[in-house]
This record gives sequence, structure tokens and C-alpha cells, in this order.
Amino acid sequence: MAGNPLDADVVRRAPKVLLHDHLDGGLRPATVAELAAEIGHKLPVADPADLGRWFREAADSGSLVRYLETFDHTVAVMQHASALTRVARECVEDLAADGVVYAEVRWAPEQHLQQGLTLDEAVAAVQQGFEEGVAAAGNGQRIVVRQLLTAMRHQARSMEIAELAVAWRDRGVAGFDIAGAEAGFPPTRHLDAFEYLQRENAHFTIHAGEAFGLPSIWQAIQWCGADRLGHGVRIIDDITIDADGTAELGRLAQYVRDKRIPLEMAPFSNLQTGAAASIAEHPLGLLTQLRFRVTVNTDNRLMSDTSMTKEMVALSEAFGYDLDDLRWFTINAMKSAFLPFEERLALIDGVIKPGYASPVGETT
Ligand SMILES: O=c1[nH]cnc2c1ncn2[C@H]1C[C@H](O)[C@@H](CO)O1
Ligand SMILES: [Zn+2]
Repeated sequence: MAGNPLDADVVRRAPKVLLHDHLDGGLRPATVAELAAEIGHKLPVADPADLGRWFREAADSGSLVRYLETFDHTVAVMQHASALTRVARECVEDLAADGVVYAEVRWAPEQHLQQGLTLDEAVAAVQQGFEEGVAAAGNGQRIVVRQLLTAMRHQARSMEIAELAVAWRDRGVAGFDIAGAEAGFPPTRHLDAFEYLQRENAHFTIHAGEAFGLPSIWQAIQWCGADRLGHGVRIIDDITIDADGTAELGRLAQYVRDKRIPLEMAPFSNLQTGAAASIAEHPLGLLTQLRFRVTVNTDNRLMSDTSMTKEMVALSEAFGYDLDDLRWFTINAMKSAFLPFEERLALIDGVIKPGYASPVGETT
């Protein structure tokens, strides 16, 4: 491990992979303000700079439920096809500028029907934006982006959304997810949707082990068959450290590690929702040391005022991670992506490994 934390410019230029990022949690503050003005939606503050701060502070509540209230405003301004397309395009531009080479961006189509869009029209609008963003990124910034369709766990549309994900599987949608308040809404509530996806050979991840503990993770994996865990931080509750420093893994933690189940960890988001007390105390450090399949993610760039670069720099400061560690997280994430194997391999061998092989930052 290196002595000095990684420099932000070096991290930005290094290829990075993002598996857990919410479209409605990543708008530019100025875009929220402009879209709100267009439709007459009242925001808590008007000035974009203040608005960015408002989102971060309002999300800084220590509770997932209160954190989620901030989405009322972003979802409200994303009810028209043109708004969805714009937000999706800017999302890709921002990720590409941050050095992200592959991203899976999730959002919940059922929340974007208030002005008459159909589910299909909403997905098409986002896909259009992603394609425009990929084309616009240009300038040597190569990025591949896929949608993940989320169903809200307190609602009852998961089967419909799972069918939507399957219908769009060859047109830019790589998988399915459930999100929203975790306590009181166990993943088994949506078992029919997960069983359907399994029969369709489709991929899905489940937000689990963020605001609720091991039972949620256990259900997500052993009842629902999740390919990956959104956050999964509470898996730490199944690990004890002996007096001599040896880690003892309970059966669930052992299973998660044995099966290489990817953990989509998002450190800054976890601080805001109270899932971790500080970056230095974040379970990511121990789980990485124990060789779980850890990936680093942004979750909600607007609410956490974050980026892949900021997350990685903060981890480097807290745990001394160097570029080799950053490469390890990136390859972990690419291996865990919901892209076909040969496409994952092409990105690992053609983009990620070469990006870390020469001193990062040298342009060729
Ligand atoms: O970290 C999260 N946990 C659970 N739900 C979340 C999180 N971040 C965003 N969401 C919700 C709010 C969004 O409106 C929805 C779809 O992106 O997903
Ligand atoms: Zn999330």
C-alpha cells in the first residue's frame, strides 16, 4: 500500500466501473432548477449552488427514509420524455468526464408516469438519452452504459417492471433491482418477480443490508436468488473478530464470500443514511481485506455530492489504497457486471488493463 493518498487527477484518468448509480439521484443541480422552472415545480431553494447544498444537507439525515424524501423533487422534474432524455444524456456525459468506462444506471420507471408516459415510452426516453450521451462523450472518452430497471419495494408493480426489463434486454436494459425503504418491505414480497426473472435467465440485484440487517441479505440471496447485493454493508454483522485479530465468518458471510457475490458499496451514501459512521470505519475496509467481491459505487451523486473519483480518493485517504487497489475494485466490478461474458472480457482486456498498465494519465 502506498503512503500518500491517490491524487484526484490520477484517479479521474484511471478507468472506473460503476454498477450502482441512480438516474434520479444524479441530476446536475442546475438541471433540476431548469426543469423545475419549465414545469412550475416549486423547489425548496432556487439558486443551483444552494440547491446542490440543500440536497446534500437534506439527505444527511442518518435515516434512509428521510434520505429518500429528497427524491420527491428529482422525480417530479422527470415526468416528460424530454426531461428523462436530458437527464440520461447528462448522466453519461458526467460519468464519462469522471473516467467511468462502464456504468449500469438504475431508475424506477413506475415513478415517471404522472404526466401520461407509458412504461415503454419512459424506458425509450432514457435509452435515447444514454445513446446521445455516449455519442457526445467523444474526445477519446469511451463509455458503455446500460439501464437497470428498479421496482419500488413498497409498491406492487415488481412483476410488471421485471417483464419490462426482459422486454428491453436487447435494447439497453441489463437487469432489474428493487429499491426504496428496506425495513418493513422484505425482498420476498416480490418473490414472483424474481422467480420470473430466473426462469428468463435474467440478471438482478437487490438493495439489501443497508437499513436492515442480515435477514434482508439472507432473503435476497437464498429466497430471491440475487446476483448482487445493493450495499450489503450489514454482512459485517455476520463476522466477528477474535482477540488475536482473526476474522470468524458466520455461514451467510461465508456463503457470500465463497460464491463471490458482489457487494455494491457506496461509502458516502452509507454515511448519510447511517449505515456507517465514517469512511475509516466503513465495513468496506474489512471486507476488502477479507477478499469479499467488493465494488465501489456512487449511489446518488446529487444527494451525496459525490463521484467515482471522490469515493476512491476518500477510500485511499482512509485505507491507504493505491492504484493497484483501484484496479482491483474496477476489475471486481467489471467481472460483476450484467453484460455478457465476452463483452466484460473485452472491456477488461481492451480498456481497463491497458488503462492501468501505463502510468495513468499518459495520453496515447
Ligand atoms: O440507497 C438507496 N436505498 C434504497 N433506495 C434508494 C437508494 N437510493 C435511491 N433509492 C430509491 C429512490 C429512487 O427514487 C429509486 C429509484 O432510483 O431508488
Ligand atoms: Zn441505491
